[in-house]
Amino acid sequence: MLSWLSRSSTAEKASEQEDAQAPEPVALNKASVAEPLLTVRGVERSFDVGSQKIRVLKGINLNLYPQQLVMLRGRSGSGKTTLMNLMGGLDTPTGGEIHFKGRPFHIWNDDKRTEVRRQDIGFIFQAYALMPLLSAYENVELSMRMAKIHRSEWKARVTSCLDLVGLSKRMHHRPFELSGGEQQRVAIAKAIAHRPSLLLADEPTAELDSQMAAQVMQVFKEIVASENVTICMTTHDPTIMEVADHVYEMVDGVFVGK
Ligand SMILES: Nc1ncnc2c1ncn2[C@@H]1O[C@H](COP(=O)(O)OP(=O)(O)OP(=O)(O)O)[C@@H](O)[C@H]1O
Repeated sequence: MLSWLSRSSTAEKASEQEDAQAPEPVALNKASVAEPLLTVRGVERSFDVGSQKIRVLKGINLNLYPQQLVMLRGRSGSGKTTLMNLMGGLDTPTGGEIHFKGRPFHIWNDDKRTEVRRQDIGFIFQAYALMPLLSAYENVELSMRMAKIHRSEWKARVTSCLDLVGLSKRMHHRPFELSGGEQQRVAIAKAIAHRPSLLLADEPTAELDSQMAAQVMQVFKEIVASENVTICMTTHDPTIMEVADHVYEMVDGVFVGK
């Protein structure tokens, strides 16, 4: 168990009581009830390749609750990225339903999903997806511009996001002047700058050594609490999985285990 993290979010309690088949509200404690942020019901995704149909997702059920850190694990090719793309509205399922804050992503067109995505979802990838000629500050600022946030809010928010990821002293450095872990932390600042409710991270620590990966996970734990965000990430690293509120294991397009 990693001693630098403690598992204490309210969402953890939600996770313990979660019934993957039922999207109904889950009682956290006597005082509060959490609605799922995102529900995935019976989701399937197939691809036509030549004359063949490849069934990648074969009936996925999942709930994400506010302020949760959820992980997807599974062998290469099991369908994790395909599912993340669907949850983030980058793609639509061939069967089943996906609701993000009550919005039916599975039937909405690309324009409507893109609008929600820009406002309320952040993405982090294995390769940091930073603009190489822009400083850390300018990279984060760019995402606020994309989300159409008023210019008057940029400076304070960019500064506070870079502070949150521990990079206030490096904000004028360009990506090549930063370590891999620092670049990934800029990518996190960039992904949360527009205050999304959901952050989707595909193998965010895969390129990092264990110390840098630990720093990234520390930042994730902090922003789940302080930014009121839910993080869903994929990983192969069993050490990292120990800090998740919930781990879903995918085998060949279905979830197995508890
Ligand atoms: N657009 C596509 N057309 C055809 N097949 C696809 C497409 N996208 C994904 N696949 C197939 O779906 C399967 C699952 O891919 P996916 O990227 O979701 O797996 P993964 O679990 O994320 O793997 P990894 O851990 O290597 O990233 C793979 O066999 C892949 O080739």
